[in-house]
Amino acid sequence: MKKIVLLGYMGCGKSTIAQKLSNITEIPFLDLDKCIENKVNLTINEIFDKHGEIYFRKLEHETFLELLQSPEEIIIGLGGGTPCYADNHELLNKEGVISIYLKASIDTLYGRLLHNKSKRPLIADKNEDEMREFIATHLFERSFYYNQAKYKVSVDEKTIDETISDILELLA
Ligand SMILES: Nc1ncnc2c1ncn2[C@@H]1O[C@H](COP(=O)(O)OP(=O)(O)O)[C@@H](O)[C@H]1O
Ligand SMILES: O=C(O)C1=C[C@@H](OP(=O)(O)O)[C@@H](O)[C@H](O)C1
Ligand SMILES: [Mg+2]
Repeated sequence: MKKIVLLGYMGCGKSTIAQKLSNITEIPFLDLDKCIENKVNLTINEIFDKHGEIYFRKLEHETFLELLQSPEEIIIGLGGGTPCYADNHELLNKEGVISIYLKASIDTLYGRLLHNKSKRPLIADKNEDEMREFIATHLFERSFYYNQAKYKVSVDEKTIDETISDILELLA
């Protein structure tokens, strides 16, 4: 069954857009981070603190595979790093997968993440100056993986509803 997969950098709106898209389409939504947290009964921060990022990436890959193998039609909101590890980017064009890269500029991401970083261990300890440089470098390094998505939707200067209507047009 169809899997609609939303991907992109931290702060581009995957979790928010996926939830609202689910409400509108009545297709169930699963946030990969939340599935991981429920599986090990730890927050993302706790996983990074107690077990480290390698352990998280292994869990992320296994859980992503499980969601893709489920028999139902679902919307999956990935974590920002999911496409970039364990060859997960190759799963973005599997049969039945509709992958959509929510593309945001550095300015858009910076504006959203500056006050929204405490639950994101990769940037939680970055100050304002470090954040912009980190996002710019990290986004550049990851763009190859994000660009493997079947579709790309720019989210800059758009409301949540405008982004949703762009996605609905793709799905029509
Ligand atoms: N189109 C939008 N316009 C303004 N703010 C947005 C938009 N989409 C998401 N946000 C906000 O950006 C932040 C990050 O959104 P989130 O869904 O957590 O992103 P991700 O899951 O990609 O990291 C949240 O505070 C959310 O409310
Ligand atoms: O970019 C990343 O490597 C990560 C993004 C996070 O998800 P969001 O993109 O929803 O913040 C979460 O998976 C973890 O903190 C790692
Ligand atoms: Mg998210």
